[in-house]
Amino acid sequence: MARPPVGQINDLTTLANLDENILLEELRYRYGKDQIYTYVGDILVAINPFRDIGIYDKKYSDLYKHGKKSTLPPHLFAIADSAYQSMMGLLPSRDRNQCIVISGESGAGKTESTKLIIKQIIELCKGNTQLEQQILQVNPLLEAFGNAQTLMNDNSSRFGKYLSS
Ligand SMILES: Nc1ncnc2c1ncn2[C@@H]1O[C@H](COP(=O)(O)OP(=O)(O)OP(=O)(O)O)[C@@H](O)[C@H]1O
Repeated sequence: MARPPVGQINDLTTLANLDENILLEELRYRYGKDQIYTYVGDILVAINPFRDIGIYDKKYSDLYKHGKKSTLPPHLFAIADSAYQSMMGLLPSRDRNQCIVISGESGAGKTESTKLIIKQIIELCKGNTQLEQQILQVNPLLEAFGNAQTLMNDNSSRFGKYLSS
């Protein structure tokens, strides 16, 4: 089967062949078009754009609500939505206990991704209660004491964070 044009596939596990070269070629091409997110099955691969590419505002937040993951381009908000839906028992095939693991080298964007996911989950909960806002507002304080500039990242987290609800 002929391989689809590079960069057109949102989930690389749907390719007939997937090796390291193909993976990198697809990711590089998509990154060049500001498509920083790509699925590899249930995993979302993210490449830090190091600039504002305008994909986290209210328009995107609304777009990725309520299970439209498969019809939309890969996005962090789709992961938040999928976890939230499973947690609420809206996806019966999935366990209600959910965990999002964010990993990557220093400067990859883990901290920013975490903040965006929390923000989106609060949106999904239609929360905006004081407690939820406080969770977000405490970040600058934690970062003021717990972050430092390193060779890899101007705002590197020097402490671990485990969030549970
Ligand atoms: N999605 C994004 N869009 C634009 N810029 C981003 C994004 N994610 C991260 N960045 C930029 O990259 C910088 C480093 O990201 P971040 O601090 O999240 O990395 P990290 O993986 O948490 O690093 P460390 O392990 O050192 O704490 C951020 O300060 C921000 O400038």
